[in-house]
Amino acid sequence: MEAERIFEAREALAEGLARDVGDELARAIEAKGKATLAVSGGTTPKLFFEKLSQADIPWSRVSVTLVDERQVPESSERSNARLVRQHLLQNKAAAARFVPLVDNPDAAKLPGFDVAVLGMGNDGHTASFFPGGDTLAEAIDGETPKRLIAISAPGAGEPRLTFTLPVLESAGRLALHIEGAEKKQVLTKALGEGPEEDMPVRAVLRSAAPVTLYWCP
Ligand SMILES: O=C(O)[C@H](O)[C@@H](O)[C@H](O)[C@H](O)COP(=O)(O)O
Repeated sequence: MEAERIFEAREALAEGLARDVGDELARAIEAKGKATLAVSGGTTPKLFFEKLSQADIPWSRVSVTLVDERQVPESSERSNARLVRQHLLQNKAAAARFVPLVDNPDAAKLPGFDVAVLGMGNDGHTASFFPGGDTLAEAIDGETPKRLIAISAPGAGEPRLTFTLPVLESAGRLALHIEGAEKKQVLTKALGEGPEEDMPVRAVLRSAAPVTLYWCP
C-alpha cells in the first residue's frame, strides 16, 4: 500500500475520494487533452459517484468505464453500467463519454486508465478476480496480452467481464475504496502471506503499482 487515507465517516470519504479523482482527471486533461476513469460497481461507490458527478472539470473530455461488469442487461439491478449511469453520469458528469463493457468491442481498445478505483469483497476479490474463477490465472497474470477477459466463479453470481491485471496496474492512479471493520480485516489478511488464488486482491497489492487505500469505519 503506497498511502492510506482514513476518514471518520462515509460522507467525508466520498468527498475526499471525489476530490482526489477529480484533481487527477483535471491534471490528465491539462497534460494531454483527455482522461480515462475506470470505476468499480457494487454497493460501496454510490455516494462517491454522487460527489464526483458534481466535480467542476471538463467532463466532455473524460471517458468513463468500468473495472469489471456483470454480464446482465442494463435493465438489471445487478448491472454496474446502470449504477454508473444513475449515480455518476449525472450533474456535471453527464457530459462524459461512457464506455460500457457488455457487448462493446470498443471497451478493450480503451487507452490506459488515468485513474482506476477498485473495491474489494469479503472473499478477497477485487475487480472480477474471484477465488475459483475459471480464468483467474490468466486474469491476474501480469504478462497476459488480454486486456478484457470473461470470468465465471461460484461466488460471482453471474458471468463477468473484467479488465486484467496489466491494465489495472498500469493506471496512473490506483485507489482501493473499502468501508467498515470487516473489510479492513480482510485487507489485513490479504496483505499477509498466502496464495493470490485464495485472495486475488493480492495480485494487485503485490504488483509494482502504487495503491492508495481509502477507508472509513
Ligand atoms: O461488480 C462488482 O461486484 C465489483 O466491481 C466488485 O469488484 C466490487 O468492487 C466488490 O465486490 C465490492 O462490492 P461491494 O461494494 O458491493 O461490497
